[in-house]
Amino acid sequence: MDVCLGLLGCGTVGSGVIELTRRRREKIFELTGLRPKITKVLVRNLQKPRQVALADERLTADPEDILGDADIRVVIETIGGIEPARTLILRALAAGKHVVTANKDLIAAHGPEILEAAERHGVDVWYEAAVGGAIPLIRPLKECLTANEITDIKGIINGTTNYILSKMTATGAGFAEALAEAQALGYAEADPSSDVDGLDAARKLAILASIAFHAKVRLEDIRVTGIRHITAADVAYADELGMVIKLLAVGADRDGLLSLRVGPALVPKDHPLAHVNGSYNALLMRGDAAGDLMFFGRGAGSMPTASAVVGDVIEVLRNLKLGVTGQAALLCRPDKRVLPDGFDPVRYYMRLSVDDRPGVLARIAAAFGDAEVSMESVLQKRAYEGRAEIVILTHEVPYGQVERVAAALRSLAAVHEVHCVMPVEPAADGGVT
Ligand SMILES: NC(=O)C1=CN([C@@H]2O[C@H](COP(=O)(O)OP(=O)(O)OC[C@H]3O[C@@H](n4cnc5c(N)ncnc54)[C@H](OP(=O)(O)O)[C@@H]3O)[C@@H](O)[C@H]2O)C=CC1
Ligand SMILES: N[C@@H](CC=O)C(=O)O
Ligand code: NA
Repeated sequence: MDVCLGLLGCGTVGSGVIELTRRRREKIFELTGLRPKITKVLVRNLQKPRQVALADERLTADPEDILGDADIRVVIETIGGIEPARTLILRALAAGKHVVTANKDLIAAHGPEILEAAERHGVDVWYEAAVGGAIPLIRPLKECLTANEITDIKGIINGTTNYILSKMTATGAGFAEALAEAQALGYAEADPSSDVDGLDAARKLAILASIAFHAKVRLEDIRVTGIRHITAADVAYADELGMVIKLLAVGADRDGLLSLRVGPALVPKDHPLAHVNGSYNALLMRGDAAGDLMFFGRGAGSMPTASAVVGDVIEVLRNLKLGVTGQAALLCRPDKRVLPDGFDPVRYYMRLSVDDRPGVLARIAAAFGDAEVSMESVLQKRAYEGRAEIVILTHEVPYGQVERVAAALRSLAAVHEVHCVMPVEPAADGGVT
């Protein structure tokens, strides 16, 4: 029996979904007893050339052609952003249609509203593609790992920034050039500032942490720093220190108190996350029974993302066949408290440009002393036009204290700029921490 699907959006992800659904149609029939058929595809611009040739799939610019079509049982949303995606999904759910979405912006901001609507209308909503592209993360957390108390999640969950940082490290490419490549490869969001400013990773962390820690984590709960200020100089210093720079998303739950951050960090070259390059993502998790787990795979791109979307569609079809749809339970407990500074002190990297004259280093050392932050090492590197560049590694220190020292340094006349302050990831003990 055929099951009609309506697709919202036919860009990087949507065209991958069309291709993969066609390619796997008979196999899916073998697996589920139902044959998926995308009959209508919503786009904004009907004249635009498509990355996939359309056959059975009829293009439309009118959402009613999908929402009002009683034959369409499943709606796949690959438009992105909040509106009109939110309204279209809520209307599809209200019409008794199952929904699969790749939209992290929407799930991070309106997940509870959407899951509650699905439960109310007795339909499924799945969003495996929203975090980590092809890597199974949502369902393992919701299903396979539920026997555990998850205490830590840490990893690389944005393909665009990982591609940019990997390129800068491997080839010395500049930031703008590497970003343009990531866009051309279909990894970046429609507005790539979501990627480079860390918001995309923060939205994904909000989704993961909500599920892993059974909490309602909002974007505002996460301390977010992007990678715009990272330069070739930082990449070169990191290399000299035996490290690479990665945009990390880190969440921890200590007896109901949460710590959540996204930002660039120096990662030792022998750490498992140091070897995750290009559009690959990886996530480490720690559960009280499972111990340490590592998930690795393509985090962005047309077919990797389609793999997760079509996997969700197959889950809907299985449920349809078994008559067990509408199991989308919202498992979050009331809000847990978030600790802005995090739990564990770590070492920090700082790069400053300062006046190249006697006495300046002593003033910098005094600012560190006043803030009770001790320095592990100081490198004075390039001198140019009367200025010197100084790279400092601190001993382990809480985040608040390193912010105080950075503010004190900025107020010194001899300090021209504090370019970059980044945590240094501790050496891996085989797992998350
Ligand atoms: N790209 C990736 O690697 C990944 C993306 N995602 C998520 O998947 C979703 C889609 O991303 P992606 O495919 O890259 O985005 P694209 O920009 O490539 O595609 C978006 C599609 O949605 C259509 N669209 C946009 N606005 C409207 C509207 N108002 N009405 C109707 N159609 C509209 C566009 O139509 P038209 O073509 O006519 O302009 C286009 O076909 C996003 O939520 C993204 O975050 C998730 C994981 C990975
Ligand atoms: N823009 C995102 C796409 C996948 O979620 C990324 O770069 O990871
Ligand atoms: Na995924």
